This record gives sequence, structure tokens and C-alpha cells, in this order.
Amino acid sequence: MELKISSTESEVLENLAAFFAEAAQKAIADHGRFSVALSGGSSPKKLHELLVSKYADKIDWDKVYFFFGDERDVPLDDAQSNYLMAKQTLLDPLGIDPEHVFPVQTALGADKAAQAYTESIATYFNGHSAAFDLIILGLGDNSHTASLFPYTPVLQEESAAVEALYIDEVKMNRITFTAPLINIAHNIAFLVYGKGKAEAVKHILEDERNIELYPAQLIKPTNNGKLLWFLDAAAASALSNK
Ligand SMILES: O=C(O)[C@H](O)[C@@H](O)[C@H](O)[C@H](O)COP(=O)(O)O
Repeated sequence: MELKISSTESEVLENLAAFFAEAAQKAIADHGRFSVALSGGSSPKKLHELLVSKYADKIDWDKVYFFFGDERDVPLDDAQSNYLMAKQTLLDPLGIDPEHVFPVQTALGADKAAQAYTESIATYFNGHSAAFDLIILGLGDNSHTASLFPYTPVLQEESAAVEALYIDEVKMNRITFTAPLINIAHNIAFLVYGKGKAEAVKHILEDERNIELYPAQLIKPTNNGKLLWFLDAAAASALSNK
């Protein structure tokens, strides 16, 4: 695991954008395409905007394939949709071919959408191990990541790739990558900035293992992948070993 602590939010975003570009270039050179699972929430918006403003002509975007680490069980044109946020801040501005974007088909209903997403991922990886080239994750102030929330059954999932479940904390169904799917990725990058995340970062990185309370502790590469934490000083401020 690698901590990349920057003094400011903009430096964190610059670092992750540069890592994204490097990972994309390596994957495209190695196997002709780059599979990335985007994070939801608000933190990634500025990363997307930076990729558009600075990397539009530095990455072969036509060889990038976009998935979503989790999705809210809402229509894809709903303001809460992670797909809609990515469409508005990244996919449309870059003119990404919709054929290269895999939204969670929430119109099917949560359970069927999770099943369909599992099949889409298997088809993309053509029966091989679903090892994404990059999975970007956020961190909630309650230590959840993707839609792996505290005290939910999905935390115990050891084989399924995608699960749908009702999350009482947010009063909605979510569809989420499971920890086993995230952990086989070649690169896993947390993007966490702001003081409000400092306690959660400390829980995940320094407190005793308690995955029910701190689900993001589940995230550990199992396929020789890289785990990187892109943090600003504020989000890292509660760490004793920086
Ligand atoms: O669908 C979601 O909301 C995300 O996948 C979720 O895991 C998010 O990354 C964290 O809640 C942090 O969200 P913020 O970046 O908005 O703080």
C-alpha cells in the first residue's frame, strides 16, 4: 500500500490524474485497452474536470472503458445517479463513445441490475478474471467505500462480483462492486480529501481490524495489484504514521 499525501486538494487531484494517465498508457500498451471503474459521490467531480482540462489529448480515450464501482438505485437521469455525474463531468466533455461506457441498468430494478452488471463485466473480460486496470474509490466519513456500508451483509460476500442491497443509512437500494471484485484489480486508488474524512482515514489505516464498523478496511489487493491512497494533508491529519 502506498500513501500519497499532498499538502493541498489540488495537488491530490493532480497526482491522481497523473496516475490515471500513467495507468491508462501502460494498460493500453500492454493489452490494448484500459478498464476503469469510477467512484460516485462528489469528490471525483474535480478529478473528472481535471482529466478533461489537462488530459483530453494525453490519453487515447477511445481505448478507455468505463464502469461504476457503485450506483444508486435511481434512474440514470436522476441527480443522484453516479452515472449522470460522470456523464456530465467526464464522459460528455471528452466525447466518449457510449459503447465504451457501462452504466448500471437501474431500470431493471436493483437485483436484476446487479445480475446484469455481473454479466456485463464477465462479457467485457471475456471469461477471464475481472481484474480492472484501475478502480477509483471514495471514502465516506463513516468509513464506507463504494456502497460497502457498515453492518451490511455485502461485507461478508466472498465470491459474487456485484451485489444489490437496501442501505438503511441512506434509505435506498444500492448496487455495488463487492470487496472480492475490487481486490483483484491491478490498481485501486482511494481519492480522499478534506478534514471531514480524517477520522475515517485513521480508522481504516491505523485502527484494529473491524470491517463491520470500518468497511474500507476490506480493500486489500489479492492479485498483486497496487493499493494507493491519494490524500490531502487535511484528510491525513489524524494519522500518527504519515
Ligand atoms: O455512491 C457513492 O456515494 C460513492 O460511491 C461513495 O462511496 C462515495 O465515494 C463516498 O460516500 C464519498 O463521497 P464524497 O466524495 O461525496 O464525500
